Amino acid sequence: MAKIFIDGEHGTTGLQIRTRLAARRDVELLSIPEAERRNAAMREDLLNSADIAILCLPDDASREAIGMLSGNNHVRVIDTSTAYRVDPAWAYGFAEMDKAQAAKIRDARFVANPGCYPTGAIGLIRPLRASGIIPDGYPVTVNAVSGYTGGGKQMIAQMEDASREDAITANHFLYGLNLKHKHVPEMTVHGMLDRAPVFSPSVGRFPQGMIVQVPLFLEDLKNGFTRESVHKALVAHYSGQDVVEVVGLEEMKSISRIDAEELAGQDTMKLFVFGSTGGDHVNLVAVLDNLGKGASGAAVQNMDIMLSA
Ligand SMILES: NC(=O)C1=CN([C@@H]2O[C@H](COP(=O)(O)OP(=O)(O)OC[C@H]3O[C@@H](n4cnc5c(N)ncnc54)[C@H](OP(=O)(O)O)[C@@H]3O)[C@@H](O)[C@H]2O)C=CC1
Ligand SMILES: CC(=O)N[C@@H](CCC(=O)OP(=O)(O)O)C(=O)O
Repeated sequence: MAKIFIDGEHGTTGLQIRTRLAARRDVELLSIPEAERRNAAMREDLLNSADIAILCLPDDASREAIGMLSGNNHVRVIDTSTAYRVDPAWAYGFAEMDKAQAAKIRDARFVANPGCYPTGAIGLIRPLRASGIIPDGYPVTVNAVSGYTGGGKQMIAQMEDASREDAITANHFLYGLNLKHKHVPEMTVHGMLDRAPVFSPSVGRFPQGMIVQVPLFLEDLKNGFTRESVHKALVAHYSGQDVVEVVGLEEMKSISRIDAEELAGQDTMKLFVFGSTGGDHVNLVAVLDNLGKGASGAAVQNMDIMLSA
């Protein structure tokens, strides 16, 4: 039975991974008491006792955990932080982004779990870059709204406890206003973009869920591409798996609103190509749970792929 240690198991992402693994009989969970969660000696011991360590920590603490494994050559790692997502020594843990990616994850020792927003953005952009439909130099924009659990324990407290000095009272707010959000490098590299996208994130007063939008001008894509052919390319890319669904054009006709919470509690992602037949523009839309396919669900999926080796 594989031994799994979730470093950060009492935080938002860690807790959701623990819940997903609690009923499983094929893995043994190594656990640290909540009061000892920052006890470095205990963490080091547990990290080195695991077959797979899942790091659910801030970036600095993730790097520290990797340091604790420096004398060890067998513990495999899934890191949910931003620390290693563009590090070429790490496999990027988005199995559906490329036909070869699941095998890379399966065989890797170090897997960087994708960010929540990049999962939506890369899911929409990469297939269209890989096939040349989005040409070099195209100015991509990514606009998104996340549930507030995306900000971890601190933002959850700020959104839920109005008596705090730092309580957030807004129902929906934009942030990342300097356009230097930590997810931009990851979207650029794994989205195969030659220009960094303009990324504008926001948070809404709901705990879990996410919408990521990438609008495109059809006349600036590879010649002759229409809403129908862009949709067909995404359908072809995502054939043969059941985690990422490209919603059918027929079904989209009856949709007049998109609910950011539609996939809350689920580990799948839905992609849409909105617009009209013969129109000049399309709006690519991804819907996911920031803590599902955007974090904890993806980490468990990656763990399963690694255990299938
Ligand atoms: N929330 C989300 O939707 C997503 C989160 N992620 C990533 O997952 C990681 C964890 O985020 P999240 O779960 O939201 O954050 P939380 O703040 O909810 O949880 C982090 C946990 O790590 C613990 N921790 C912090 N520093 C240390 C340390 N030095 N040593 C040991 N434990 C430590 C915290 O303990 P304490 O309570 O003492 O602070 C807390 O239990 C982050 O890197 C984040 O970017 C990725 C995708 C989505
Ligand atoms: C709403 C919110 O604050 N979201 C976080 C992103 C989610 C997260 O922390 O996860 P990553 O590891 O994927 O960065 C942020 O914008 O920093």
